Amino acid sequence: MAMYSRLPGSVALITLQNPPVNALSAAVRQGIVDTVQRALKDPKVTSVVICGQNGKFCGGADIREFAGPMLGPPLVPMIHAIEAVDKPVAAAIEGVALGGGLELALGCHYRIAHSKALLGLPEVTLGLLPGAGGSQRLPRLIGLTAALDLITTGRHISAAEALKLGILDQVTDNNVVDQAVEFVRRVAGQPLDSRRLSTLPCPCPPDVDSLLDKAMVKGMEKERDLLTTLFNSGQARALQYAFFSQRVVGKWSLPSGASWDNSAARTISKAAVIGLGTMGRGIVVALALTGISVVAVETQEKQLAEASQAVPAMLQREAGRRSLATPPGVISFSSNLQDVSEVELVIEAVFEDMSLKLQVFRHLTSVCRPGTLLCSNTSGLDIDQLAAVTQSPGLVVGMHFFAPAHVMKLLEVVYGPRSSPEAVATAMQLGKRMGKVSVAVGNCPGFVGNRMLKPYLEQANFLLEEGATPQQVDEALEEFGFPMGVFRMSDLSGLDVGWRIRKEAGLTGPGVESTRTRQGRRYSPLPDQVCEAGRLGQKTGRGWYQYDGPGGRVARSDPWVHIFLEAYRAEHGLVARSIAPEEILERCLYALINEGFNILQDAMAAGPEDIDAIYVFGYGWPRHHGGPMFHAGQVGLGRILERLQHHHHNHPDVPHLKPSTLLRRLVAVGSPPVQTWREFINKERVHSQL
Ligand SMILES: CCCCCCC[C@H](O)CC(=O)SCCNC(=O)CCNC(=O)[C@H](O)C(C)(C)COP(=O)([O-])OP(=O)([O-])OC[C@H]1O[C@@H](n2cnc3c(N)ncnc32)[C@H](O)[C@@H]1OP(=O)([O-])[O-]
Ligand SMILES: NC(=O)c1ccc[n+]([C@@H]2O[C@H](COP(=O)([O-])OP(=O)(O)OC[C@H]3O[C@@H](n4cnc5c(N)ncnc54)[C@H](O)[C@@H]3O)[C@@H](O)[C@H]2O)c1
Repeated sequence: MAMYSRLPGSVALITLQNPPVNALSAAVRQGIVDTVQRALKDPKVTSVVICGQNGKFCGGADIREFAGPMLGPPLVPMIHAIEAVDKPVAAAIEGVALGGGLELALGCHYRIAHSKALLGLPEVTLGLLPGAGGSQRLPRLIGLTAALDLITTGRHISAAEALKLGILDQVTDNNVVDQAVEFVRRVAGQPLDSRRLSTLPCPCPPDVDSLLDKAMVKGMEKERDLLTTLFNSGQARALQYAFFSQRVVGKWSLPSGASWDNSAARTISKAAVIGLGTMGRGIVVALALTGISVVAVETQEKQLAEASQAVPAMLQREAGRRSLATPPGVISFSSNLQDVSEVELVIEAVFEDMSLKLQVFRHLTSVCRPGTLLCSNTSGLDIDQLAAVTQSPGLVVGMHFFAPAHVMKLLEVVYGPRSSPEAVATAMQLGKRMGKVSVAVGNCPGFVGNRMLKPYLEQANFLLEEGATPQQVDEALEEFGFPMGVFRMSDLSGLDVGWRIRKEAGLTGPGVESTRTRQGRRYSPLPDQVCEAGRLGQKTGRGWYQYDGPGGRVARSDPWVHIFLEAYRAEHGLVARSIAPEEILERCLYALINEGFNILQDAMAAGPEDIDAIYVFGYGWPRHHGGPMFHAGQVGLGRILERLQHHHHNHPDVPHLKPSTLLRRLVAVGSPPVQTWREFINKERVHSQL
């Protein structure tokens, strides 16, 4: 909607009304068309101001409408009509003018903004382009170079930068609507031709020849054609889905009925971190950057000394990079667990060893004040077992960060059967304060992210046994869009991490079963043998690849690996075959997706958006493929089911390839869109179909 009012005197004020960001929905566009007409017809009106209610000018086109047919007046002629009005029209910009919001402002003759406003054309981040004249009016206003920068990066700029670039006519610290009204009163009656951006020539650098001028003449048509192509592309759909899934996960709910809107969070101002290794250090920095005071505890003298040098330097670097609004919290270092007695929340980040963690939790529950939240950064151990040794099991949750913890956006908040809604709400809110995408997940081995990673890694190893090389597997995955293939990634993280977990699980070394079978299932000892050869990845300069030396970053193919693989296959009577990239992708990705369906079935994630946000923000899943579950929908659930059946038939000793019941049920009801799965799963559960 848009509200019309005539201010005392001769100015018409049009206020966009569509909370929370006044997106240009069909109703808003209709409102603008009607009110602009009214202002045009009213002889008493000499000038017009357009603003947005609740301190936000406009967040752009209504992204929710992109999924269906476009109804209501189209945006492009609406903005053209505003530009053509023969009374001065000014945009009064508060909060945001993004995408279509900025395009609307560019159709106005003048733009006045509050000093705190943000402007930009972020369409590229949604797989689109500024298709309501933005790609045409902006270069005509500020020149090609500056416009291309804003359009291709999609970055948001401050009002000060926009003023400098020439996008704005005035910036104010006062009431922006009052300023805009005063402005249009002043300019009423002045000629408007030079203010109609679409009619102006583009200021081009001298080296741009006449070709470009011709291209600019055809620009409006070209923009429309390109946008139509983009609109119908899978990538745009995926990026728009990713935008919403990031927001959906904030509205968490637990099977108990507790949810974001009925559970109160505590505000934390003093926290502690136990264990200052790779993760602990990053977590201390992430907390301090939020203004929280941190007690950082480490028992190893050498580690403590190193951390007390490294952490302040990391904090300073990161604070400088982010130009912080809040000053960082104070960090105190200690080797004594007793020093955490006054904090409100503790995050444990000691080695991934259950007996050690139990010991730490027993100690914490005796040292901390009653009511202190006790959290663990475990990558997949049982949160409930940790809760069981404390005095208040309800106050125990997992806070699973990703390395490096002060940089990576993902946080899995793991609730056990006894975790209280307050504990979950507090951890989720704390994650948000740290700028993380926090996702609430259930307590099962590996939680959501690492549980799905297991079948993915397993398939990659099996492919090596069957004839692929690490490069072939990585190239297929990188071609799909992962920043790094699975073997390059494993070398970076350190191969000993998984090795230690497999050793603890009793999977490595000689057993009663054959080397390639464990617990009745196919098992690949390849990664164990690589570790036994002293090859732990980048840190030792050798792993699945070779590097220039320990800590080297550039992966090169290693003849040792090829000889090793050949010898391994010969020893086990395996005949290498040529494996196509399609099979690599199907085996790795569909096994991972299948586990995602099992997770939804087990209610360990509330919906597909939760899984997809975890993979996009924590595991490098390409954003333009939306996430594993969204991707499954795009490939077609029937096709995923058929390929899993095919691979399971060929590998009956690999249970992860057996299609999940939920996948079968979804295919049986006609493969509904991903946005409806949550509801479907709940219904199936009520009727005990899952
Ligand atoms: C031929 C056809 C012609 C077509 C022409 C194309 C025109 C144009 O070029 C295309 C566009 O404008 S593309 C668009 C270009 N614009 C953009 O890309 C801007 C995208 N938006 C943002 O970057 C951020 O939301 C803001 C910075 C605006 C606010 O940040 P914040 O204060 O942290 O708040 P928050 O938590 O982020 O959001 C709060 C709520 O608002 C919701 N919502 C927000 N924008 C929406 C939208 N446009 N729509 C719908 N909803 C939108 C959001 O989902 C959430 O809803 P919930 O139900 O409460 O969960
Ligand atoms: N490294 C990763 O990528 C990653 C990612 C997510 C989660 N995690 C999890 O985070 C935890 C820590 O992993 P990490 O990689 O930082 O390990 P790390 O080996 O780098 O650090 C562990 C630190 O804990 C210290 N420590 C051991 N016992 C202690 C005690 N009783 N009190 C205080 N300090 C003690 C050790 O001295 C060491 O400095 C593990 O549970 C791990 O599974 C790791």
